[in-house]
Amino acid sequence: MPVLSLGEVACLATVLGPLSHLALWTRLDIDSESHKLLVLANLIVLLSPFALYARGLSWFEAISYSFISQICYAASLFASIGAYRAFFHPLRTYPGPFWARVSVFWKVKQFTKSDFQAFEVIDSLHREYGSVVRIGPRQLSIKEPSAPAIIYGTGTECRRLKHLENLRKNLQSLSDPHEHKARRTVWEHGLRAQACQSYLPQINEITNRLCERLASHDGQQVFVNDLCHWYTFDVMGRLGFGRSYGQLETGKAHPAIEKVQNFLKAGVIAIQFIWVINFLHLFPSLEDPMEDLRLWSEQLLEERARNRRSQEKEDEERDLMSYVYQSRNQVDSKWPMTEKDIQEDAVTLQIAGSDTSYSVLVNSCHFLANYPRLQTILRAEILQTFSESHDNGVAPIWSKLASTQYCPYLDAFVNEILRMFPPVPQGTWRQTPLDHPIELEGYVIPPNTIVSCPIWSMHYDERCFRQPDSFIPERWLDRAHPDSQADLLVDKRAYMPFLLGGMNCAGKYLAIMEIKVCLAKILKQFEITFPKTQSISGISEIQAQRTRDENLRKRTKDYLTMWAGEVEVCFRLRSTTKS
Ligand code: HEM
Repeated sequence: MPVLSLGEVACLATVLGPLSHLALWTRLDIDSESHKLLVLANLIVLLSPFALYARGLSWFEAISYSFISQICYAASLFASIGAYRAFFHPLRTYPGPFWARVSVFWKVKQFTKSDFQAFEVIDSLHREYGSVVRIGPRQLSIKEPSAPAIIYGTGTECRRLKHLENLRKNLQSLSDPHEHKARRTVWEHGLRAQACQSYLPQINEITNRLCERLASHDGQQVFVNDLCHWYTFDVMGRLGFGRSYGQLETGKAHPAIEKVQNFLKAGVIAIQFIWVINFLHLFPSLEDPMEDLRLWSEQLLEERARNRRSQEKEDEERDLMSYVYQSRNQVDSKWPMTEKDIQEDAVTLQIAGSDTSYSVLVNSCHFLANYPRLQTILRAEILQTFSESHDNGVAPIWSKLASTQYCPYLDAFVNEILRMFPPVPQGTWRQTPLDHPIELEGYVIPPNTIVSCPIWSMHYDERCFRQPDSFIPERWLDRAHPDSQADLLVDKRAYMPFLLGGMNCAGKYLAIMEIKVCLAKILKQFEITFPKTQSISGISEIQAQRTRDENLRKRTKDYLTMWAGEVEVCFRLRSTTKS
């Protein structure tokens, strides 16, 4: 005979819910610990009927007591957590949608409802609630020009969250600033300007392959997205492993890359549930979607090592890995860089370096086709550069393409693309210190808060960029330039496509170089137009341009990195190129 009735057990469990929440859950770092609590809770659920049966209850009684008590406990625990987050949490004074305070499910629902236009969701929240919005139970989105320096800048007190590092340890996930710095220093040897310039012949070779493919479709409608994706991955493969993925030759996506892409699409949802990621970490035997790419890179790195036994060979054609292997031993001995670390990072770099630059190229093709006047100006600038570089080597040409003195429009064009379509639209998360708050523009941000600056919204902030919805590269031209519209650029602090500080984009120089070289070669050889089927009639050309830009924005998706909207244009070989 049970000591307590079923009703009494239900009441007791209901009281225990909020009590354990206050005693335990509010004190723990719930994101890091909840997976352990989840395992414990499951064990209790499984074992409690047996325990009760052993105490003399019948099976029926044991199961009903266990079931009722667990339901009551879980319901009151979740109610307590919800009430705490909504009304008593240190972030309670920050504005934001009610349900966003209670659970991350709200954000996930909005992201999926918007068809993965997370940047639009966040942007509309800022328009409704102001520059600091609570977008999750312990997360603030901050759209203030001074915020990036405080959150991401050099010497910041904010840190990366640890959960991604628990899943995979690589340059992009390391949370300890010292360990990160040690690892990053190694990669920086191969990513600084001087090193990147030594890769110009390889980039040039892959760009020529892209142009050959475009020439083979002379004047026909081309779906640009796949081509640009293949191009950027082929470049990264060539620089990272000494061998391109060969996608531009075969006209097909590499299977390992395709698999990773599908996985990354789910990333924007998965990353919201920090505790799920921690939970997955407990099951190392789960299939790893990155495994194929990792194995492939392992094989290529071995092949590369075989081909480059001698130092002369290493010096003959420098690639990213040659710098890494050369400098890995200089890393602080506290954090030695193993072969496996190099492989992990190499894979990360492949993705970080391709999934970002590709969207810039796709969007560039759209804007070049949409603004023929700009195309003409850019082409003139580039042809002048090529004609002045009598020595036909790529390095002298690049030094001019990179210079705002020689190619101010190219620079302004790329800046404006990166402003309007930043490849990492939501920015990345950081966490405020665990033991004290930080202050930002008069806001006191409590300890252990997840903070982020939404790059997309910052780039459309009217306080910083006048006419933010219009594509106006001239805003980036120096005031001395006759076409300058520098007044449209009010506060440059809000411009941060690569973020800033010690954990910002490590491949910034390489990215800009690859994009400019590629655009210059395309513009030199081709006229870019929209196919006739895409013409919009009945409105002025200016309105049609706006409509096309707006439609591109509607087609753009945000899977942590930007997935460019589909762009189809015609590349017609210029008559001088043909002859
Ligand atoms: C236009 C192109 C690109 C953009 C807009 C871009 C942007 C970004 C952003 C916003 C981050 C996150 C920084 C943070 O968490 O604070 C990042 C990280 C990173 N990017 Fe890029 N990226 C681009 C191209 C590249 C390329 C070509 C590479 C090639 C090597 C690269 C390598 C990396 C790496 C290694 C990281 C992690 C850095 C670290 O944790 O230290 N990126 N990038």
